[in-house]
Amino acid sequence: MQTGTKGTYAKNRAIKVRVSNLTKYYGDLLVLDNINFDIYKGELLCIVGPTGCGKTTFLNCLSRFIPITTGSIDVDGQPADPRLHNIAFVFQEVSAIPWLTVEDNIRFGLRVKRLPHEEIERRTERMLEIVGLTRYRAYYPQQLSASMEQRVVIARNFAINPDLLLMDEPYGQLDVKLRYYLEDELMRIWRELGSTVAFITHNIEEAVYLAERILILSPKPATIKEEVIVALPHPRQYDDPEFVKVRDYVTESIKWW
Ligand SMILES: Nc1ncnc2c1ncn2[C@@H]1O[C@H](COP(=O)(O)OP(=O)(O)OP(=O)(O)O)[C@@H](O)[C@H]1O
Repeated sequence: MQTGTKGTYAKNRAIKVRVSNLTKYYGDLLVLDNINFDIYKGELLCIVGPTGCGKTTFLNCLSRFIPITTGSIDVDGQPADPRLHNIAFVFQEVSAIPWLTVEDNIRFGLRVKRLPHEEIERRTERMLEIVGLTRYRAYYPQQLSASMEQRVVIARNFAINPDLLLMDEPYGQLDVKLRYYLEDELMRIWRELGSTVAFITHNIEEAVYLAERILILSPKPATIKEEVIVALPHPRQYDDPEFVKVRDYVTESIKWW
């Protein structure tokens, strides 16, 4: 299914990440089976699939946290390398660094990258503003609400201008109201900064709400079963018949594989 055509979608978009023939075994267990796809620069891509199909393994391979068995992952035409590329990762149970203030949490990754002092300060100020935490810059995470802490984590990750921001069910454990709020927040920051984001979720509604494109993985060993381009305008409405159509299509696609 496509709510837009791939030709139109891909036109004039640079390829940021190219995954070629990606295969991953844990011992004898084949988890990822010859996966091929591109992520375009500035794209918000969601990845969905049945439980246990290999979604986290897939992100861990992309981040180079774990070695791949065969295949290649290129960023901007060069083999992905943590020393060359900024690949940021937001896990499910995200938390800010408890012993650092809000502003030092944001500075943290910039300091690791050894950016010049002025650049660190410029980016920190900008991110504080973007996530609306300037007033709370000197607070520690335990003094913040859950949603504010999530915003610190988002700010910390976007601050390094990641080549690729990988998000693994970041809002999976949160109540619905907070999730909706943070999804809107993510959309806003993503649009403002033009970052490239790959977002894994179990929640198909969340994928249709956020994604420009959805990759649907098959059960283990995972292959890419299908890609769905979601050409619905923003802000998206959960009860819009077109939204429901895409959501139901993706749900069926996962269920009947
Ligand atoms: N380090 C590991 N060693 C051996 N097997 C592993 C390892 N990590 C994951 N697996 C296996 O690989 C398969 C895929 O796991 P993975 O966590 O990537 O799937 P997932 O789609 O993210 O799961 P979920 O839907 O539960 O989030 C599972 O069968 C899991 O048991």
